[in-house]
Formats: sequence, C-alpha cells, structure tokens
Amino acid sequence: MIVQVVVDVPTGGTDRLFDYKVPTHLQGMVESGMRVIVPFGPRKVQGFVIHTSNESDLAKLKEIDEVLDVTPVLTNELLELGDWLTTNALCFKITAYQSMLPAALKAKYKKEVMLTNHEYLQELPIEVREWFKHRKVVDWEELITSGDKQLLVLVKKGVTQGLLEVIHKVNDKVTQKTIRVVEPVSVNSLTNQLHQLDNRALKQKRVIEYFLDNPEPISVSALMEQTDTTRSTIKSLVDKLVLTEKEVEVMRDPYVNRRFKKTEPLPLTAHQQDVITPIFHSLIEHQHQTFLIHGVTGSGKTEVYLQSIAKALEIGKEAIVLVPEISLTPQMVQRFKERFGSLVAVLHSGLSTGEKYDEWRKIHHGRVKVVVGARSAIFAPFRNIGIIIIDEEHEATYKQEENPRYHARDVAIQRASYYQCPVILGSATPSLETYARAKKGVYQLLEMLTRVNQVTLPAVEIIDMREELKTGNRSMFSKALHEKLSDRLARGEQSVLFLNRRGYSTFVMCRDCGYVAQCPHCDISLTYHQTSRSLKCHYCGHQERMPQTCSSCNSEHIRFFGSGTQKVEEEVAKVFPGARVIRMDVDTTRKKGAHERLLTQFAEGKADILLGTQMIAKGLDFPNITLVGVLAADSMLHLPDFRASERTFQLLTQVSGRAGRHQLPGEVVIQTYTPEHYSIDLVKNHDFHAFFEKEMGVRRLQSYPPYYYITVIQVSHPEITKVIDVTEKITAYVRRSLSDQSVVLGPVASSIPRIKDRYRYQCMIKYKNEPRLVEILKEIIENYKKETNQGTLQVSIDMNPYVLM
Ligand SMILES: Nc1ncnc2c1ncn2[C@@H]1O[C@H](COP(=O)(O)OP(=O)(O)OP(=O)(O)O)[C@@H](O)[C@H]1O
Ligand SMILES: [Zn+2]
Ligand SMILES: [Zn+2]
Repeated sequence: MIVQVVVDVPTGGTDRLFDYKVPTHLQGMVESGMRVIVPFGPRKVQGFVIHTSNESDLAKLKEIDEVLDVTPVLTNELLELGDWLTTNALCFKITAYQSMLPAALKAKYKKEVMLTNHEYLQELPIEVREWFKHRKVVDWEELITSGDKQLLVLVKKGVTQGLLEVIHKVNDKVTQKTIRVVEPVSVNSLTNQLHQLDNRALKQKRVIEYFLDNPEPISVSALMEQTDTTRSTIKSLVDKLVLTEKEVEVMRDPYVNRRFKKTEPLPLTAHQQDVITPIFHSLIEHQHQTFLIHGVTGSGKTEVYLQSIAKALEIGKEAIVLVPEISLTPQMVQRFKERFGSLVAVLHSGLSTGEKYDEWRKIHHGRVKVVVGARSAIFAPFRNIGIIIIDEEHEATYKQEENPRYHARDVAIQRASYYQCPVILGSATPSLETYARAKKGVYQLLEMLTRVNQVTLPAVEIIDMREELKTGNRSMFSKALHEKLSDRLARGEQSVLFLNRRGYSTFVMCRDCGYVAQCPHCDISLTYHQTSRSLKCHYCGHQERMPQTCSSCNSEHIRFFGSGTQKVEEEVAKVFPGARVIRMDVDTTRKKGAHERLLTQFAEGKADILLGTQMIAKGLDFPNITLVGVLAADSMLHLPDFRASERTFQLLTQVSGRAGRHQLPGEVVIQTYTPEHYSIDLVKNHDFHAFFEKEMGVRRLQSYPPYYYITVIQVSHPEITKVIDVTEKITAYVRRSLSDQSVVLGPVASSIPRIKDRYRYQCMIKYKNEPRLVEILKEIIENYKKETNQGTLQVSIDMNPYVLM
C-alpha cells in the first residue's frame, strides 16, 4: 500500500505530494485525512495523507514511521477545500490543512485510548479486553510498544464501533482541567463501616448515607457541600479504605456554569416570513444559493437565522454560524444557546487551547449540530452541512491577515456548494462588494427595511464641533449631547457613549519643540498607557517608561495628548457627578469573562452610561438605552485606506442602532469636524442605499473594488536598499506579464514604512480579469524562495487585502 503525503515543511519546493510505503504492521490503519510521521531527508516530520493507492511511479520508497490518528481528522471535503485554498489564498498545502485544525493537534500531546463505557468491555475482542479489564484509559505508547501488530488494528476497529475513543491530552498545564472525585470502594464497605461507627461520628455517618443513596463519583468540593462535612472527614474515610479518591479529566465547557432558559421560536413578522421562505426552499430542495439579508438594526435578522437553523436540524443537517470576534458579543452566543441548548458548540479566540480542542471534538464526533464561532469556525469538521450563516458580513475580521489569507465568506460559499446548501450573509450595512453582487443577482437579495413591531429607527442629530468651538464650548461634549445626557440621567434611562479606538490613541508630545515619542523599531508613535504609566508600541510590543523630559530639547513640558476612554471617563465624572459609568475597552476587559460581566451589570441597570470603543458598537440589545453619543465620528475617516468611508458609515450606523430598540424611542448625537462628508451625513437618514450609490461612484472613479480586484505584494527586509531593489524588480515583472487592462502601482513605501526594524515597500495591482495572475504570483514566490527561506527577506502577497498598512 502506498500513501501520498503533504509534509510539514512549508517552503516552495516541498509543496507537493510525496509517496511513502505503508509497512505491513500499519496496513489497514491508514486512511486519507490522517496525520502521519514520515522520514524527510535527515528529519522526521508530520504530514497529512491525501490519497492512498496501490502503486507508485517511483521504484524506491521510504516507509511511513507512525500513524498519529485512528480516525481521519480531515474529511475528504476538507482535503479538497485545502486544495482550493492553496490557489485562492495563495498558500502552501500544509499551511492550508494546519489552519483547519485546532492548535492542540499541532502541539505536543500524549495520546490515550479510553473505554467509552464499562459495559462495552464484553464486546471488545479478547486481546483488547485484557488491556481494559482494570483500567478505563490506556496510553497509546503502551499499545505500540507491546509489539502486537494485530492489536492496533483491533483497537482501531473498536474506535470505529464507538467502544473506544482516542483522546489527545493537551500538554499544557494551564488548560488541562482535572477534578478530584471520591467514590465508595463498594457498597459492602459502606454498610460495614456504618455499623462500626462511633455514635458521635455524625459527619462520617452523613457521608456514608449519602453514598448509599448516590453511589456515583462526586467531586470533593461538591460532597463537602452536600453533606456539610470537611476535607478531613472525607480523608479519614479514604484512609479506612471505605472511599477512594482519584483525579478525572473533565470536558471543559466554558458555559458549564451558565443556565440557559429555553426559548421558543417567535411568530415571524410578515417581513421575516418573506425573507425566510426562499431560504427554506433552498434548504429543502438542497439548492446551493447565497442570500444577502440586508436588514436594518433591530429588524429581527437573528430570529431569521435561528429559525433557518431549526429547519436545517429538522431535516437532519448541521449549521455553522459565524459572528465577528464572538467573545465580544456574549449576547449573541446566549441567544443560540437558549434556543438549541447542548447542540451548540462555541469556538472563539478567547478559549484556551484545551477548551478549543474540546469544542472541536464535539463537532468531530457529531455530538453537536450547531457551531457558533469566529472566523476559523468556518472549518468546523461537520460532514453534513445544511446551512452557513455569516452575521455582520461586512466585518473586516472575516479576512485572515496571515497565511492562509482567506476570507471566510469565500470559504463558506465553497463549502456550501459542496454540500448543495444555502449561505446567508446578514448585515444592516453590507460591504460594497457583497451588495453589488446582490444587485447583479449573483447573490439573492432579501431586504428588511423596518424594525420589528413598528419600532422606529432612532432620530440622528449631527453636531459640527467647529461651531461648538466658535461659541466657546471647549469641552468634549457638545451642548446638545450635554443636554440629552442630563435628560437621560434625570429620567433614569441609559446612554451609550462611543469613542473610536483607531486613530484616537493617546500619544506623547513635547509642548515646546513638538517632538512626538516614536518607537525605535517602527515608524509609528508610541501610545501612552495610564495604568502602567508607560509608553507602548502597538506593532512590535516595545515598551518604555514615560519620559520626564523631552529627549529632543530637554524641556519638562512633555505631556500625553489625545483622548482615550479613561480621559472621557474622568470628564464624565467632572461634568455629571454621580452618574454611574461602566467603561469597556481593552484595559477593562482583559480578564476572562470581564466583558460579559460588565454587560450584565449594565443590563441589570447598575450603570447609567456605557462608555466604550468598538466592542460596544454592535450586537447589544438593551431596552433601556435611549441615547447614543458618538464623540468623534471622523477619527477613522482619514486613515490611508480606500475603505475608510465605508467603515465610518458602517460603524456609525451600527452604533446608532443600539438606541431605542424596544418601547422607548431612541436618539443619536454624532459629533464631528467634517459633518459634510457623505459617510457621516447619510447616517442621519439611515440611508444605506444612498451611501452605496455615492461610494460606488467614488470607487469607480478610483478603480477600486468592487469595480477592480486588488492584490498587494509587500516586501520587507532590514536594509532599505534591498527592499527597494526587490520591489522594483517584482513590480517591473508584474507590469511586463499582465495585460494592459490592469493597473500596477509602485514601488512605494507602505503606509507604515518600518515595523520591527524591517523596511516595507509594496506594489499594488488593480485588475478586472487576469487569468494568469495566480501563476505569475507563484512564479514570484518561487523566484525568491531561497532568500525567503533563509528568513531575512519576506515577500507576502495578499490577493484581497482588507487592512492596508
Ligand atoms: N418575530 C418577532 N416577534 C417579536 N419580537 C421579535 C421578532 N423578531 C425579533 N424580535 C425582537 O426584536 C429585537 C430585534 O431583533 P434582532 O436582535 O434579531 O435584530 P437584528 O436585525 O439581528 O439586529 P442587529 O443587526 O441590530 O443586531 C429583539 O429584541 C428580538 O427579540
Ligand atoms: Zn515598534
Ligand atoms: Zn522638546
């Protein structure tokens, strides 16, 4: 038997399949989609089996060393998808496959085989049964070193039958979760002991009686609580060999201590009904189709998602739901858990390696039917997908900014076409690309342009801060916002104050000479952090103490400028003494669960004002919020990115959408220095369609997406001459090779010209149709392979960049 393997050596020349022979003792063990260890040159490396066959063109083959899996970790569909990724995200095969798996499967781990249920012991063949007679768990290593080749084949069979399960124990102490449990040695020992007990040993008596009623293992802490005893009582019973104590691993479930009240489907409104009908049709007829639900904030998109998923489950299928950085929207997770209970797995970046692995296992073993997760959850190893939903589809976080540089939307459509099922993209502010495709009929457009139950969209007022300054108002609150905030405080209603994080961090400047503290390794100013009284670089992590004097002119007048959330909080305390404020930003939400705790406090009415950055802009649905104030709407408008206007409009619309979602009507105040800019002005009437038309005109004029595709080739190196030289050569080559319909810009310095002591130059390609582009880009990678493998030169190619820097 021969296997074709992709090896874990991510460089140009190895990005293909290698043939290996399967030694006799491993025959019958290997399938495609499994991980193996193979010899590669002088080393042993990990690899994925892509195909199996009976012959090879090569005469002499090496043998595989070891099989790491008992059942495939990648399905045939995912193997195909990996192939698609290598072309569409321009990455190596090994990188594509690795990105589909949880980190635990890449890390060092110990493998064990577990008997899933003691009753299955009799069903195992005698050779295997021997091993599990006195143990529930056996080390894989032990089975291998037994030298019994037939044994592994039999174990594998047991795994396929569900009698045994293979567990990878993640080798990091922090995440591994075990608890101490106690259980009775036998019922006899309990009753014997009960008779021997002194009458005064009341506590021991209680424990024994407890176990006579409940013989199952129980954690030491729970037992102490149940029987009102102490650890020493339990210990004395253990010493008398009445109870035994042991460590067991628990499945980590981050939501284990949360109770979710089951919710029932709401009767749909007429709009929701119109939207869900074609989705049901696509589901039932197994037709692959991509829908765009453009629904204003509070139009009830989530309820449509929930009922579409219920339909998919009803016909025996599975569902994937993507939400942006899920840890940031606990309310969203809650709505899915409340409807589908333990059928839901949650995957997001806030989980530990072990927790992620546990969630992945639930999916892999088919124990859950719904996954709610951030970007990478799009690779959930389901085998029978019925629907894929991407909420807030316009969010930039759906694009991965490192290899493989995929967009989750593209992957979703690719997977859904394999399973012949629908994809739903939902947003109150769809991306220009998506809405343009929907208008052209590539996606099916479904609109919900009013809120549920005749709730009106909030009234939006735009305040020109230049005018405020002219009338002598130097505070960070305009007169209008000040009045409305006081009004809310008096009425006991809640307000949201939004401050854009990007472009609004605090920097340190000398008042005498204008010197701004810069990172010594990057061309970017340092950010002041009040809690640690230090300056930090957000790109390389460089940190230094807040200087006492200016390093340029020695003046003592060195201060931090800009207005972070902390400063706003101080200002609120000054202007509205007594107002209760909850501040949400990176500093206050660093601890695990902090985000959720703060939101719960706000929901319970423990604060009047929720002050925060991006993380409060979307997903919140609180009935008592009647005012949203945006402190500086234009801080994002001037970023060097062609999507700056689009992002501004999206963000302002989203944050406005938090106001007045239930009985109480809402108001929004947007403060800005450029009220005339269309991305701000059009928020006033919630006019997405007008914004779309206007912005499309701008993009057409400047040859940007969706009229043109763009690809950016970025080169970096510690020496500037080298960077310029390479970028020049690449640019010239691209210009020569592409048709004259394409526009090639560069070489130019990137918008941050130096990061971590490496200079950065780039070339941008704008094109409509270049069938040879991927091939040309691969040639470039191949051409610089030797230098990039050495690590000094980097050439990175992004075929659809979302963050330009
Ligand atoms: N059919 C319905 N009947 C009654 N209430 C509903 C119905 N559908 C949704 N709602 C309620 O309307 C409110 C807004 O709905 P939802 O949060 O689903 O809107 P959304 O479009 O997802 O909003 P956003 O994009 O702003 O997050 C919620 O409180 C929800 O419970
Ligand atoms: Zn730096
Ligand atoms: Zn100075």
